[in-house]
Amino acid sequence: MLRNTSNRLFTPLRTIAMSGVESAKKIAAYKAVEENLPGDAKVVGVGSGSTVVYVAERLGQMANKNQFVCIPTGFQLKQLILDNGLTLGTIEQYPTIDIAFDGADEVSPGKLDLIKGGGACLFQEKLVASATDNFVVVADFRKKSPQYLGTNWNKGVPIEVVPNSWVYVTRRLKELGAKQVILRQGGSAKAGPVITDNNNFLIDADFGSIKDPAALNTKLLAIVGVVETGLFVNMTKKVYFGDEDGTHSVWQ
Ligand SMILES: O=C[C@H](O)[C@H](O)[C@H](O)COP(=O)(O)O
Repeated sequence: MLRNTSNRLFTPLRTIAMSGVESAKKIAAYKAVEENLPGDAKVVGVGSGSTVVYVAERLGQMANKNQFVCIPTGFQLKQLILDNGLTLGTIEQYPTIDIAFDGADEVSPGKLDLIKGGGACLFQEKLVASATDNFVVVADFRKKSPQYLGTNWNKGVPIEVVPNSWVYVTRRLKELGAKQVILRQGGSAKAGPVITDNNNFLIDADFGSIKDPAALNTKLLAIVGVVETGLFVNMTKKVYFGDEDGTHSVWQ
């Protein structure tokens, strides 16, 4: 153990081995970029979360990195794009995207539907995913659903709402059958509710096991006050999973 100048104990970084989950995220992200980034890509979307950190890292190492602009889905990735020496663009400048990479909270087999928004970034993520025909997801092994969404991710479907609508939306969600509806709180990082990058609130609504995500998504979007939902239906082309043993697998 070493001491830094303030005399605190710390562990040298090199001695901290990457955990199984962390290395799974990295292998998924690296493989997804290496196997999918078109050589002639001009516009690349980059989502949010802890797994896409490695997407930005790998994009920053690619030989053609000066040939494309990156469109972020929020504040976090805007910074990471710059930190990795990549060129930043906006969705207003580039409404057609060649390929986008993003993370997920849960992925269902077959149709590759997703729950997203665990990090409160779902609206801009869905905007970017909608702007491409090449939406590639990167995730660690914990995100594989055995069948239905809502099995492994049991915190509820993240739903972005206009702030003064949250009580009304909560009532409507309960009428639609949500078992639990929570206005997401900032916890120790912020007193009061989480504020999204679009200055909205985030509600987590637990519908249990979701047998028809498309139908549920349609009902949620019909509620006045709902801006977007974390159900990504029929949008995903491929999912790269990093596995615990250091290998990766692809669903498509
Ligand atoms: O709001 C956050 C995003 O939807 C993330 O992509 C999702 O939560 C997955 O994040 P992570 O890669 O950290 O598990």
